[in-house]
Amino acid sequence: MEERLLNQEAELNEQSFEQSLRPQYLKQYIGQEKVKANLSVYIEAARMREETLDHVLLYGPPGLGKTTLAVIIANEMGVNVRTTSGPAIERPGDLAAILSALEPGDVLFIDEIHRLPRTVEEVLYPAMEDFCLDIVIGKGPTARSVRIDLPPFTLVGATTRAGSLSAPLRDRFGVLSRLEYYTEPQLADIIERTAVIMETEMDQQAAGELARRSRGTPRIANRLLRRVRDFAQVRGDGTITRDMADYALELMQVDRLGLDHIDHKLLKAIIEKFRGGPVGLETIAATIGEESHTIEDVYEPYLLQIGFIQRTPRGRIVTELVYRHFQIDPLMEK
Ligand SMILES: Nc1ncnc2c1ncn2[C@@H]1O[C@H](COP(=O)(O)OP(=O)(O)OP(=O)(O)O)[C@@H](O)[C@H]1O
Ligand SMILES: [Mg+2]
Repeated sequence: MEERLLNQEAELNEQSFEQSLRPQYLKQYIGQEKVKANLSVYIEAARMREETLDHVLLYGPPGLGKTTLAVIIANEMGVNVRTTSGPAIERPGDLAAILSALEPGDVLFIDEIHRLPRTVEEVLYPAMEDFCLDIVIGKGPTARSVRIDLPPFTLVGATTRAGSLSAPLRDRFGVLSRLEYYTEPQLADIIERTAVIMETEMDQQAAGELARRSRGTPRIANRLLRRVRDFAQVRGDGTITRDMADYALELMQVDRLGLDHIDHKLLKAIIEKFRGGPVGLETIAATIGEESHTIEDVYEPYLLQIGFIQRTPRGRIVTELVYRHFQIDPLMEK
């Protein structure tokens, strides 16, 4: 899918588009009912006690609304949010500067928190626990450690890989929320909401079709909608009908389950080159020319979710469902 060949300009465009679609409050945030119900209680309780909210860890596959939720948490608490990411904080001093600039009660959002350098992570522990920083000043025998008090704050961390988080860091979050893939009706609601914001006419059936092919992911749903809208404008009268959606999705090589050409390449490689597996992640990555961590974080979670691949101790295998999806006879291939 062309999403994966985006150039930088397109990516910036996409970011501002996403920004404009982000719901601002919990009641506009569709789905994730359990997460929302719990968070709203914790937020209300913290507000009643006039305390800061406990630290929150949001985890789950890309595009399910972690960044959106982090901003919503700040809005619901009525505080500012300061956004950064794990790889952007290179040295302990960078984190110290960010933390000491916070106002009392602020939300600090650290995206990709599993990618924080270890040395930075260690500065974060006392900051999360006791709202203080221990800083070493000077070097060698004259070095001394000073303690700096910080304003109380709420850390919201987001990660696509909860498993890569160190135990001491994970244990310092009071709230752990796992985001799930969205159901088709929820995605259809999100698509309809986006169409209203974009002032685009759309049939209900078209929304359903887009929802079915969005891999449970709001980001993909919104992206497909935007592309289909282009087709409707240029090849039709601007209205997104079911036929127009089908036509555009076909041209975009998004199949009826929402799988795109990279998903196809990955699944077919396992079938054709490795007799359906088991095959190791690194080998698959080398075969199809993708990074192994991209496969693991972006492509694989949904394929696991729909039961197309399984992880075994000896590597990945494709299931019967894949042969059926591609109408391949498993006996012929093996
Ligand atoms: N529950 C929701 N209701 C409505 N729109 C949503 C919802 N969740 C996400 N979106 C939309 O999907 C897009 C992607 O969401 P977001 O950027 O928050 O995902 P993310 O989990 O932070 O992804 P990543 O892991 O890649 O950082 C946003 O434009 C947002 O508007
Ligand atoms: Mg994000």
